[in-house]
Amino acid sequence: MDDTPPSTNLRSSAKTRRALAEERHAMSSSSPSSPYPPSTATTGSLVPTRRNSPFLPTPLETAILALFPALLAFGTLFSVLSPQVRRAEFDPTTQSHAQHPDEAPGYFARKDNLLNVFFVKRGWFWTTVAFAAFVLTHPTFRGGRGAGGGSSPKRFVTACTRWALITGAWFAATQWCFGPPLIDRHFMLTGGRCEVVLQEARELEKAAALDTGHVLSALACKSAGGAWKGGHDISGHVFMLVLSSGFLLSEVGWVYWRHRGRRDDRSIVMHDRAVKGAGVEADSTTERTGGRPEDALALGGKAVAVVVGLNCWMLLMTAIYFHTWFEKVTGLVASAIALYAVYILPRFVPALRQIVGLPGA
Ligand SMILES: CCCCCCCC/C=C\CCCCCCCC(=O)SCCNC(=O)CCNC(=O)[C@H](O)C(C)(C)COP(=O)(O)O
Ligand SMILES: Nc1ncnc2c1ncn2[C@@H]1O[C@H](COP(=O)(O)O)[C@@H](OP(=O)(O)O)[C@H]1O
Repeated sequence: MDDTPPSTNLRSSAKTRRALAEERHAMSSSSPSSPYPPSTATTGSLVPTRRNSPFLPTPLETAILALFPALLAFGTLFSVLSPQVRRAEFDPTTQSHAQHPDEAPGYFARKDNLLNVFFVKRGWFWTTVAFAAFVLTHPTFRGGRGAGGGSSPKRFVTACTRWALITGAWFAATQWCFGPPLIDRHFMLTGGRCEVVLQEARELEKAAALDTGHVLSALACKSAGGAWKGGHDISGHVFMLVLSSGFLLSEVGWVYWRHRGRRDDRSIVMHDRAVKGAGVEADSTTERTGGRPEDALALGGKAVAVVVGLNCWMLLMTAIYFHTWFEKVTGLVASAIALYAVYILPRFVPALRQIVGLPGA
């Protein structure tokens, strides 16, 4: 919501008409299941408005985030229906089809495809590069005051804080979490182990010493020539690709949206439990530049678009050629939990919001 009274915010009748149109839009697009009654408290308008729930993504966010389950569902369905994919044998231990160029059902079914090797396997590096390009080139973060008037240093610091939190989630889930990463711990908790190493150890009569408990990560197991099998193997690719895209879209999306002067319909819970529009906490001179879309995205926003596009393509390839459908769903759920904690939780926990902020606000 635009939280500034129309009399102080809108100077021309054209702008007044636009504000009224936005109010009408707020009425029609708000969630009917919103737990909060219609409110006029923060708009200064006599037109009653309903807010979106602060506990859930806004309708626009939901529509954009629905792209990820849609890609996974489409890819999984495609793999079931495509005769070429069905013909190729699938090895559940390696989570992949035959890898030889003559046998693989497609170039992207091979783990050594260039995008996998240079883009996904270095995925967090590219995510960080795109994010850095965005915060360094977009006017919202530049100088003492952003182009829209917001406090640039604070926006920069909170954006970097959110990057650190999301990076921590990626790191803990896929790289290291005081020992094996969370995905590998979950694999072992669900009965997974490093089988070949165990077998070799038995042969060497060292089974007792080399218990499976000593080979605790997928990486250690594979580099020891073992087979990481038996448990539920949450897809690391799905987790990272969705986490990276959700992070970049949330960061760029709201900045772009507000920079173009569009209505911010996020709701937040205040310290006194009142529910208001996210605009109440934005700097008084909020963005209403109405500039060209290219300017609202800046160079870094275009870099982000490239990374998100490649992420989506590789997510589709993972959906078609790798893992079981359930392992892809758990990868998606794990990334959704991290995104919820960083982007939705602060909307209804004011103390957390003071630290991590809201993108674009
Ligand atoms: C409770 C939290 C405890 C842990 C807290 C740790 C906090 C540490 C925070 C940050 C760590 C610093 C990391 C900075 C990174 C910034 C620059 C980079 O990104 S360099 C790293 C480049 N590496 C990658 O991008 C690797 C990406 N690939 C993967 O993650 C995996 O290959 C995969 C998940 C995509 C697939 O897994 P695989 O097992 O199938 O290969
Ligand atoms: N889109 C994709 N392109 C190529 N390989 C992919 C892929 N998605 C998953 N894989 C591969 O499938 C295996 C399981 O992936 P994950 O658990 O990360 O989802 C990994 O194999 P490796 O670990 O042998 O590299 C990974 O590289």
